[in-house]
Amino acid sequence: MAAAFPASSAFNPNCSAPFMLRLRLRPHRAGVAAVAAATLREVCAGRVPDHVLLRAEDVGYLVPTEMQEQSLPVLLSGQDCVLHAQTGSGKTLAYLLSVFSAIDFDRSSVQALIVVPTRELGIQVTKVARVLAAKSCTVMALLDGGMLRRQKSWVKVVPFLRFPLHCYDVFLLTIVVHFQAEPPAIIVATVASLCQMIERRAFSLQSVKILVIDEVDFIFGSSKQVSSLRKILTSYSAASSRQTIFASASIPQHNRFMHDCIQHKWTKICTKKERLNVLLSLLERDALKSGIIFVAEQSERSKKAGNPPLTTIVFEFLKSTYKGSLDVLLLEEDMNFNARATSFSEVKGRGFLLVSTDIASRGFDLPQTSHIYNFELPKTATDYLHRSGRTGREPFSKVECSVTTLITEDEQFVLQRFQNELKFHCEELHLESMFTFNL
Ligand SMILES: Nc1ncnc2c1ncn2[C@@H]1O[C@H](COP(=O)(O)OP(=O)(O)OP(=O)(O)O)[C@@H](O)[C@H]1O
Repeated sequence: MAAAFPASSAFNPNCSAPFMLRLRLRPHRAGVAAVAAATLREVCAGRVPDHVLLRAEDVGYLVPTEMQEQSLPVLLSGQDCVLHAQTGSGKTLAYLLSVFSAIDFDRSSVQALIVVPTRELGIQVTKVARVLAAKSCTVMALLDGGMLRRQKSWVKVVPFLRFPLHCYDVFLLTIVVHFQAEPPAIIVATVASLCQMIERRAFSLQSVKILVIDEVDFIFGSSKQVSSLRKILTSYSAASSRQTIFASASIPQHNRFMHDCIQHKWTKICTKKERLNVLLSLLERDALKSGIIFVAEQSERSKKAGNPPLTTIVFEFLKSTYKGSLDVLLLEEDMNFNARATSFSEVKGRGFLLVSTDIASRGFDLPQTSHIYNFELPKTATDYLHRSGRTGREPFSKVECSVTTLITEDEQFVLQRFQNELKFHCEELHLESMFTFNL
C-alpha cells in the first residue's frame, strides 16, 4: 500500500515512496474491544520501553484503537509514514509511542521533534507526552506566545555565543551545559517558535531521530510555514538519518469522511436573523454532554467598521438566554494567550458550551464533546471535517454524537458540495418538529 506523497519527499529527499496508511475505518469506539486481537502492550512489545507502556496503561490506554493496531507495527519499524486516519482515532498516542521507541533515554540531546500548527494542539500533545515520559526524559513545548522559565534561561545565555568559540564563549557554554537544563529529548513546537529558537542557536537538531508533523495539511496550507520548516529541516537536521511521520485526518487527494463515527449530521435551514434563536432551541432540545459552537472569524472589514465579533455576539446571547446546566465559554484568536489558556483549561473535565472560531477545530481533544454546532458553514469541506471531528472522540463510548449546521436556503448547494466531497449525508431538521418538541 505505498503511495507517492510529494510533500514528504520534499522534506525527506532520501526517502523512497513513504508508507501511506489509508485506513478504511469502522466505528473505532464500538469496534475496538471486540476487534483488537492484542493489547497495546503486545502490539508494542520489544519496541516501546516498559516504563512508557506502564504509564500508558496507568492512564487507561490498554487496548489499541483500530488505527493504532494497524499503524503501530509500521511506525515502530522506523519507516517514514503518512498517518492518514479519521479524527479522534488516536493518532497522537500512535506517533508518541513511536517517538518513545526511537529515543535513547540516556542521551542528552534533542532526539524527537513534533511540529504542530497551533499552541492549543501543542499544549495537548505535550501533556500526553509528559504523562507517558513521567520523569524518564524532558519534553519541552516551544509554542507561540509562551516562554517557560527554562526556555528563557536558555535564550538569555545562548545568544552570547559566537562561532568559532572563544574562551569566554566556552566558559558560557560550560554554564549552559552544567547549570542550565540539559537539552530536552523531545520538543513539541509551532513553526514560528521553533524558528526563533533555532535562530538563537538554543539547541541543535542534528541528532533528531524522529520528526512528526501533526495536522500536516494545515501546515502545508501556509507557504510561509512550509518554507520556514523546510529551511530548518534541511539546514539543521539530516533527513537520511531520521524517521519522518506526517499525521492528519485530511490529507489532500485522500479525503474521506468519518461518517461511521458521528451518528447524526443535521442541517437546520433558517434565515440569518433566526439563527441565534434556532441555536438556543437546539441547545434546549438536544441532550448534550458538552458542545462546541463554531462561529466564523471576524473579517478585517468588520473589525475596521468597529463591529463586535460574531463569537462575542453568540457568547453574550447564550450567557443571557441559555438556562441549561452547561458552562458557556468563549475561545477566539484575538484573545490573549493567557485568556486562551484559561478557556482551554476550564473546559477540561466539565460540561461546557464552547463558542469558538476554527481555532478549536484542529486537534482539540475534549472527549466529552457530544455535539457540534456550525453556527454558519465553514469555509471548506476540510474545515467541516475537522470541526465535526471534535466529537465522537471517546473510544469505546456509546454516547450519541451529532453535528448540526445552520444554513440559509441559498447555502444549501455549498453544504451539498461538502457532502459530495466528504461522502456523507445530512438530514434536514424541520422547524415544526423543533417547535413541537419545545412546547
Ligand atoms: N488506545 C486508546 N485507548 C483509550 N483511549 C484512547 C486510545 N488512544 C487514544 N485514546 C483517546 O482518544 C481520544 C482521541 O485521540 P487523539 O486526540 O490522538 O485523536 P487524533 O486521531 O489525533 O484526532 P485529531 O485528528 O482530531 O487530532 C483522546 O481522548 C485519547 O486520549
